[in-house]
Amino acid sequence: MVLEGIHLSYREVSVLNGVDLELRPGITALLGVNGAGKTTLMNIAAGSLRPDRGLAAVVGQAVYRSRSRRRALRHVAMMPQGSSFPGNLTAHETVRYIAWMRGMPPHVTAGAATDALDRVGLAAESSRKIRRMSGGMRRRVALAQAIVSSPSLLLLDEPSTGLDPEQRHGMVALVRQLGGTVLLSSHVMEDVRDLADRVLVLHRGSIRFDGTVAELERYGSDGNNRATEEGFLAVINDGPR
Ligand SMILES: Nc1ncnc2c1ncn2[C@@H]1O[C@H](COP(=O)(O)OP(=O)(O)OP(=O)(O)O)[C@@H](O)[C@H]1O
Repeated sequence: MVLEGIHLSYREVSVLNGVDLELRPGITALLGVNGAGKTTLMNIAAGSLRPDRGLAAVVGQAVYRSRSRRRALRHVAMMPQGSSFPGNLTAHETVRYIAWMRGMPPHVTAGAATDALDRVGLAAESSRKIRRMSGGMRRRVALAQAIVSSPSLLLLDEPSTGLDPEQRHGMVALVRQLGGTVLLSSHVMEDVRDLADRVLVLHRGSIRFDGTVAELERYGSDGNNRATEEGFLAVINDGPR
């Protein structure tokens, strides 16, 4: 995916102010303080929020041009921060419905939903109703609905939020196995260290850092390695305000 010159304001408040970014295969972590605009950027990449200016394109298809939008959206899926699925549907019905919504042919949706639930470790729970599932299980259903259409770009918005340490560990293991191009936002530095091939820091409307975890840990420290969090803080306290 390519994002070029992305600008977005909510009313008069500017949130993204010229984001340029190319996402490549592997796991890219998106960091930023609360309110930095991570979810906003992900929604733009996912096709659900049109930027005021700029280009978002996946596999060469512009997401916000009517001619290419449908083709582009076939390649992108998002696991949102808080997914509220209808409680009366089973996990399988939920994932199957979303597969159909994404334009998958009806005869393949059932099998695709079964596979996706299997990949997230919910094969045995696929006929359980959502309202009878724990928070951790619901997060896995949210991941299953994102991967069901085999997107080339997967957007994961704080996938481990609200999970206990064991469930977080399970989520990290799942994300590691996904393959393709993954953009993951997180406040959990352990997730970033465990998963990210590349780290981006979004601050005051643009990307202020683009490098590896090791490079972030060395940022502004004369070559000494520090905690990931310290590198992150050095980036956001650096440069033009
Ligand atoms: N629909 C909206 N209308 C007005 N302002 C909004 C809207 N959505 C988000 N904002 C504001 O835009 C800014 C960026 O929000 P966003 O949710 O993208 O940040 P974030 O980096 O994902 O934050 P967090 O880490 O807390 O999830 C925030 O100041 C937020 O209050």
